[in-house]
Amino acid sequence: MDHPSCLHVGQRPPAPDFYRPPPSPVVDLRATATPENHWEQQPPPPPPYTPLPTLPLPPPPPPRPPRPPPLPVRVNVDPGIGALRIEDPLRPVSRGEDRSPQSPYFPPPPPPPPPPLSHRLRVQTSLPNLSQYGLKSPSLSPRPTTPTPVSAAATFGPGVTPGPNSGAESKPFWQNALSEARYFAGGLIPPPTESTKHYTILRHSSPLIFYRGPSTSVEISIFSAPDYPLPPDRSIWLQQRGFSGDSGMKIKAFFGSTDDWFNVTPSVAVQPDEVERDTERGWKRDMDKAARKMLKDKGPKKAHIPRETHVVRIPEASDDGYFRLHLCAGGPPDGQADETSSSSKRKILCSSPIFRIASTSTDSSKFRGATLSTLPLEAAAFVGSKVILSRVDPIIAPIQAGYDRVAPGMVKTLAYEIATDKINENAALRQEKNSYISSSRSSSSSSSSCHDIGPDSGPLPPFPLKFTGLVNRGTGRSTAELGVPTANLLRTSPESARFALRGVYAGWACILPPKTASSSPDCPPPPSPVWHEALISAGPLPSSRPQAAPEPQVAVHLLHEFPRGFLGREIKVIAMGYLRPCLGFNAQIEDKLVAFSQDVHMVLSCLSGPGRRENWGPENAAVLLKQKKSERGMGERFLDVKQKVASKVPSVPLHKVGIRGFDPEAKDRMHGRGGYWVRR
Ligand SMILES: Cc1cc2nc3c(=O)[nH]c(=O)nc-3n(C[C@H](O)[C@H](O)[C@H](O)COP(=O)(O)O)c2cc1C
Ligand SMILES: Nc1ncnc2c1ncn2[C@@H]1O[C@H](COP(=O)(O)OP(=O)(O)O)[C@@H](O)[C@H]1O
Repeated sequence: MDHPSCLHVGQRPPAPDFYRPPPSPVVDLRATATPENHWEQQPPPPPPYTPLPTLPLPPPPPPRPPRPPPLPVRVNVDPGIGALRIEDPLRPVSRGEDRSPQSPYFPPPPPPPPPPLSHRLRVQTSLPNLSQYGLKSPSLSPRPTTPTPVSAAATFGPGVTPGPNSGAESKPFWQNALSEARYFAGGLIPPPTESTKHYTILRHSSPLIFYRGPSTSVEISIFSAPDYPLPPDRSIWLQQRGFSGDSGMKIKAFFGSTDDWFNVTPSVAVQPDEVERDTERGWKRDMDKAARKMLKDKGPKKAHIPRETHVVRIPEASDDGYFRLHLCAGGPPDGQADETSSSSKRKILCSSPIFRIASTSTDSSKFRGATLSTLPLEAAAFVGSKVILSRVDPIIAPIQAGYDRVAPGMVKTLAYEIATDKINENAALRQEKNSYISSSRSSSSSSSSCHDIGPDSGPLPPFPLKFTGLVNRGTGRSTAELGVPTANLLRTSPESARFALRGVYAGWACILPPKTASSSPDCPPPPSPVWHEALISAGPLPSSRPQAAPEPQVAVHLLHEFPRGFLGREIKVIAMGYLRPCLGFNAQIEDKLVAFSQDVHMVLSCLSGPGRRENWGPENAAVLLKQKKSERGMGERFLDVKQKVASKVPSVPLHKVGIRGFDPEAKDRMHGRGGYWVRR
């Protein structure tokens, strides 16, 4: 179909370098580069390899650094209340404490024990700049889990190892902003253990858990007194605080429930050695620390010993908000219709520390269950979502409106200022990075980030670039690590495409019908291929060793949920604009996830968003390609995707970027309770 004579990539002089992003001294995405990072055009001087967050245990702590100033937080509230500050929040007993030698963020918990949450606020008059307190960026702690498809949620909080590249100055803005959000959240949280006389629940996850679709989960370990092993009928129930309204109805409908508690007890038991090693190690360390802390405490909990660890899946229908888990005994057996309605028969043995689920699609429910003491958590959630959503104007507007409605001038003031400063800074960086595009575009620059890849009037030369390729089997790493399957093209037509492109691009892709299907005269013509928004990464095979002439490959992620794979099929790809250079092969998984989230937002808003679809859609790309007279028969292969795009919106895997999709109940039915547990 594509003859070399209609090469769009190879045809256009100047040769390949033209397509490549110019080396940019300002693009900080390279902060995580490693010596193996040969994706980039000009690899930075190799920084030391970033070890996995939980490996190895840190050396014995040197004398603790002086305590940093407390985190002041200005939150504009009702005039009657005034501005508030969270004073010296209690740090959790978690992985974070191990890092105190490396990080001043986790000072020893202040004796004596903290006052109740409601007393931790006092008046503060100035707006903090978190960076001024030397807050660096603790790396996000990826905790992938192997035994079940339900992996740990992307959590943001303390208890993570700052990598060698985690200095605030060397991180791109959004990493700093998210880190600050995490720190913010971590600073507020109550202790991650809650105890009763005979039981203790330790929460491993951060208090702020970003929604990640069906994999959203929280990790806890249960301890109990030696004479009180967990009863065989123990069960774990989820309770949402301030739970009401629509989402309340939805979740109740799903669980057939009449009360506000939902059985989320994981049914799958796994052995400790089945759990991903680093995850298990992190849990162990948390448990050891919790046990040590309990030993120091007075009262019966000093004798509590670990019994079980649970990875509890949070049902999609539960929406955003504040949650806690309850360990219960008794009640009707699992699966019985009245199980949720007879809470009176259940005995609560212990409740978990509270946690917050936050998605990037927010509304007033976000504040449901929030108390004054948890407002900084709201601010953190807001920063997180704001940072991620900053690229999606159509989405951000209603969110902003939602905030204005429910929290006029409250959390917003603080979070917005932090977020927008950083975002503006990023816009500048991105603009500079893409100078090859900005230089050729009209002088009327807009603040819209979509203009970073090109103006509303359509892609700028050399885009669009079209190529096809056969889908080969990949390493599976992309799916395993990020949950992002990619169609790997070891060969492309024109061949020059995979050599010319370098970095991550926004574009369109479609799966072509099998050749055999169209060759038979008896068969009806195959349906026209459907274009999907796509992210295209191109560069040397990341797993190959650095070499003088590395073999490049193209990997394409189509923004569509396919019922089955399409290995061996031919796909057609149109690159519409350059997004970013590739992160280093060994970049932190969370960094890759955040970058990927931004890519998804960019491609959705810049190619299909309001005011863009017409000129950035595949139809116009076809026209442009035709105009270049470098395309034969392309036009007839294009179908009117307008309707399809509109109707496929729900199938875009938005949960990957923390946006709640449609029909959560159906997803819950599909995934069931999920989760798993480990006996100790
Ligand atoms: C949208 C997108 C972004 C990517 N970004 C990076 C990146 O920043 N750094 C990198 O080393 N690889 C990146 N890749 C390539 C993947 O990490 C991976 O090498 C490729 O998808 C092949 O997957 P496989 O090894 O699982 O077969 C990206 C791929 C896609 C589709
Ligand atoms: N949205 C999608 N985008 C790209 N490939 C997909 C998508 N959905 C399913 N696939 C299939 O998944 C395959 C890649 O899966 P896998 O081998 O696990 O990925 P990877 O090697 O990229 O980690 C692709 O070859 C394709 O057949």
